[in-house]
Amino acid sequence: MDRAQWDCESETIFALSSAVGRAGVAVIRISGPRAGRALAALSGAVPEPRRAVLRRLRDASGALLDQALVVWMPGPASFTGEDIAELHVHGGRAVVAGVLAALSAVPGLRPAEAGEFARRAFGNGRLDLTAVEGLADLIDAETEAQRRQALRQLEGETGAAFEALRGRVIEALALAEAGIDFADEDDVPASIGFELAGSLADLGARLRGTLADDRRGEMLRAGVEIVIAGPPNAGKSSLMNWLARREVAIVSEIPGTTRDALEVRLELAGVPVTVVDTAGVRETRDAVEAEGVRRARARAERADLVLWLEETGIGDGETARGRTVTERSGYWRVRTKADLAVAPPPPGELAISVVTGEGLEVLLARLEAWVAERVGSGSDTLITRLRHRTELQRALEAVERAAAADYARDPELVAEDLRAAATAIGRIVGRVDVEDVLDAIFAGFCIGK
Ligand SMILES: Nc1nc2c(ncn2[C@@H]2O[C@H](COP(=O)(O)OP(=O)(O)OP(=O)(O)O)[C@@H](O)[C@H]2O)c(=O)[nH]1
Ligand SMILES: [K+]
Ligand SMILES: [Mg+2]
Repeated sequence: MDRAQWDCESETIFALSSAVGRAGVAVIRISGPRAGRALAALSGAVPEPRRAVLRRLRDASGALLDQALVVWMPGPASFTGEDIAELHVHGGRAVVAGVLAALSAVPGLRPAEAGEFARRAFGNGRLDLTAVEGLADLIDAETEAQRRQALRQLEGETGAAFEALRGRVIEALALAEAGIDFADEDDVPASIGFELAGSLADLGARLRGTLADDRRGEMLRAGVEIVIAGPPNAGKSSLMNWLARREVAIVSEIPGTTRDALEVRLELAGVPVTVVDTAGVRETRDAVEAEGVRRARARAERADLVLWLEETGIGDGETARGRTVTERSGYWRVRTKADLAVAPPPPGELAISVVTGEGLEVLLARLEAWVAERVGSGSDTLITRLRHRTELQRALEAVERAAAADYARDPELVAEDLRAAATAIGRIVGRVDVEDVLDAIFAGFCIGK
């Protein structure tokens, strides 16, 4: 047993696991071999496992700290795999501070570092790495679809799917290794090569299929950005306010009103969406407005979807459009001030009016459909992070190399590539040498998680 492991197992950690600040209840968690002793020190005795009991908590001098609900969850069937005690105390700052101070005074206990509970859960095999990521995502989830995706990952569904892919690589590897025994004396039997080729083709198709997800899982985690852009006075801020259902942006008849990019967060189709209102795009000598225009262009270039607004019947849009973002898949032209229009909008273009309400619900419904189509519901993609994608891409490249190699002559090379593929997928779930990614993952947690 190495030292780090020994330290980890010998130390008992504690932290406030609920949010910091006043609350009805605050949850303090203790994990490690001395959790039971600490619980007894504060509450008098260790209660029956997994049963909430009401206890008086006292410090070492016997002074009363609080009345609390305490729960004893001995390992290994606990969140961290270690002995855990939970104290559900009244959520006042002084109560929490007093209980944490009393725990600090118990010999062998120390405050937990950020993500340390989750790290122990991983170290003790209670959660694989994708489940740990799911836990972090669940804590951060703001919307329905994000919650669904995070929970799928926390519950192990994602990890199991990656494991299944890895299992197929290992089957192919076993097949490839079977041929190595023949290679010295004889030709490798054609039947092995034939079966292997089939299995590699199938594996390649599965990996390619998993990778061809339009980054939906990553988009759901990060959210989608929709930028409202267009010439001055097109009605961009008016639409922004309607979408936000409040007066986020100043609306006026003066062109060049909006300078800074303004953001609101919405939930569309269960996905977090940031809508950005930008400065009207035009040539200007005003240095501040020019900076606003520069920012507007930059935001539009990065956006997942640009709503390019122009007044109905004014211009054909071509010149203004040429000055801003290149037309691409996420680029819709919307005609504004439909109530003032003397002629209908060009065919296929949506016309809206914030005065009469015309077209607004249609636009919103289209946005919702676009988000649903582009990002999905959080229940169909495996990859939720660049880390997953990079490793899966590596696995695919190794499988493709294996498929292209001359197996009958070089079975060792094929086996080598398949081992690399298995390692790459193993890194996703944390089966193999992941020390380098662990710090990055657990650093994303707060203390008490
Ligand atoms: N009649 C009518 N007026 C509108 C409509 N939408 C906006 N306006 C008016 O058009 C003017 C400009 O609206 P804004 O929302 O400030 O336009 P903007 O595109 O944000 O303008 P800048 O920030 O200056 O680029 C204001 O006087 C609005 O009241 C509409 O649908 N119908
Ligand atoms: K304006
Ligand atoms: Mg504006």
